[in-house]
Amino acid sequence: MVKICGIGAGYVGGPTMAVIALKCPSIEVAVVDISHSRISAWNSQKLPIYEPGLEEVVKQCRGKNLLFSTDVEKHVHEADIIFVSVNTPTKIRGLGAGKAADLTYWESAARMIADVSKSNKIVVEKSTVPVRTAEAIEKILAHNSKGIKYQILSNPEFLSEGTAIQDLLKPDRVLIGGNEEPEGQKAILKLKSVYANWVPEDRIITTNLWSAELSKLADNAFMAQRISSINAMSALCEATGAEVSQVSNVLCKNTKLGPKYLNASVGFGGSCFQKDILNLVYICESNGLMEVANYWKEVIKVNDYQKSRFVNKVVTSMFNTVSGKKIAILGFAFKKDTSDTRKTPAIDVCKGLLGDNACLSIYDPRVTEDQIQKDLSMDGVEWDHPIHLQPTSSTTVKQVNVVGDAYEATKDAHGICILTEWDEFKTIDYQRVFDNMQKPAFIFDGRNILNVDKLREIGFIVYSIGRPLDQWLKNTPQQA
Ligand SMILES: NC(=O)c1ccc[n+]([C@@H]2O[C@H](COP(=O)([O-])OP(=O)(O)OC[C@H]3O[C@@H](n4cnc5c(N)ncnc54)[C@H](O)[C@@H]3O)[C@@H](O)[C@H]2O)c1
Ligand SMILES: O=c1ccn([C@@H]2O[C@H](COP(=O)(O)OP(=O)(O)O[C@H]3O[C@H](CO)[C@@H](O)[C@H](O)[C@H]3O)[C@@H](O)[C@H]2O)c(=O)[nH]1
Repeated sequence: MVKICGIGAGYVGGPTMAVIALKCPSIEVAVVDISHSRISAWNSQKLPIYEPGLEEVVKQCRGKNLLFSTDVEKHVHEADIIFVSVNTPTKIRGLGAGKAADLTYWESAARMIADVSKSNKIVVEKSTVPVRTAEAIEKILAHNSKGIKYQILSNPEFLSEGTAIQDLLKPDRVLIGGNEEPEGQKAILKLKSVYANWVPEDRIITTNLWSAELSKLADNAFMAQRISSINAMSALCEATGAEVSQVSNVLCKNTKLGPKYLNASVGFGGSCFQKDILNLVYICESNGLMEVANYWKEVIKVNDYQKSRFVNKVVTSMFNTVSGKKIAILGFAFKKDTSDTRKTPAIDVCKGLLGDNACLSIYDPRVTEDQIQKDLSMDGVEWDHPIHLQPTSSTTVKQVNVVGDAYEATKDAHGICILTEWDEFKTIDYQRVFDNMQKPAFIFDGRNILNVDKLREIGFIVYSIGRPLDQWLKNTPQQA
């Protein structure tokens, strides 16, 4: 029986390994992590991450061919194929700080694999890594090999949070990069045979190692670039009276462009886009390609601009100050259907409003009060490091109140900011909300999910990204 060990039981490792176990009943899958709290949550009724459909998959396989354990060394030792899905955050200090990927966790996983292995292994890079990481990993393994042979494959993950299970069950592509020697090709075939249990062969792309590693960074950079492009257009729409959803609809229908990643928003968030673009920028700079680096940097600059533009719009609309005013924040996660807040635009928007002394009443259907307080009370913390290494905070932000539903959040508020596109925000009784708010009542839709005409009929002053401005907003100074 083939044995697989997945190192790292996070947003990627947990769902990915669970789906492999589901689709390959003859393979034993062990998911291991250094975080005891994460592993005990995977073994409990309340999984450590929220993903639609995940619970069903885990319940079906756990205790059969899927197990979660902190006994990292035992399961690595027993495995034929080892998937490494550990954190690769942006470095926060030292050479390349603020841009380069921090490979500390990857390196320690590789050293541990070398320490405990007694048979040949295929080591699979699932984490997103800088191009040519496989070379470094190979050196670590080879120098400690005791005669054991390792084949390194790059098999980057393309799942999106919120749709992870669907993405894994029906991937548009699976990418496997390996070295071009016969042993490398044999390893590619072995991994391909795992995916072939449920993925049609024509969706499995094989490349050399460096193309696979770079394709993952390019993939994220291209998606983020489209969002920054439409967000840049949204500013121009507001200035000219064009409507960004109409513009993006025209672009979507262009078969040369395709329909996705053209929704204007308050900015992209999530643990991947910014980190991976910074990583790409660093690789370009290291190769002396300054023009290419500068091109990709602009994608992040426009994203930062979009978030600060939003904050400016809120403050300037509300008589140039939100000091002491209650602002309801609906949605804190970086997108709907996830509890993840890593790099969510809500952090920057909330901090911007707090900077102007607002009182925030925050509601998100999936994010805990503790997480929101941590995100807002601690500066410069990189949440993308393993959970047990993250600092704990005993302070809370006094001007932040986290509440249990949208009606409570908006009661007596002067303004509402929609920061995540949760479906439930579309069906709120906005007349009831309006009746219970201070007047004039403002609503700032950072996700373009609301019916602007209906809200205006009710009496709201509405700002919706990239849409024609209310007379009220037209008369406020444009500081963006
Ligand atoms: N989150 C996503 O949607 C997504 C999608 C595709 C790729 N990725 C990439 O996958 C990687 C993991 O991302 P994630 O979101 O799952 O992170 P995560 O923080 O949710 O999970 C990583 C896990 O690895 C564990 N870990 C770290 N070092 C370890 C070690 N030496 N031994 C055992 N366990 C260790 C941590 O405790 C943590 O639980 C990153 O490189 C990321 O860029 C993420
Ligand atoms: O038209 C759009 C599409 C997305 N977003 C925002 O962009 C961010 C990222 O969204 P999404 O790509 O759906 O989620 P992620 O889970 O971050 O997934 C991305 O990052 C993963 C980690 O590398 C990759 O595996 C996925 O392919 C890639 O889509 C979120 O804040 C979204 O709200 C927009 O603002 N407009």
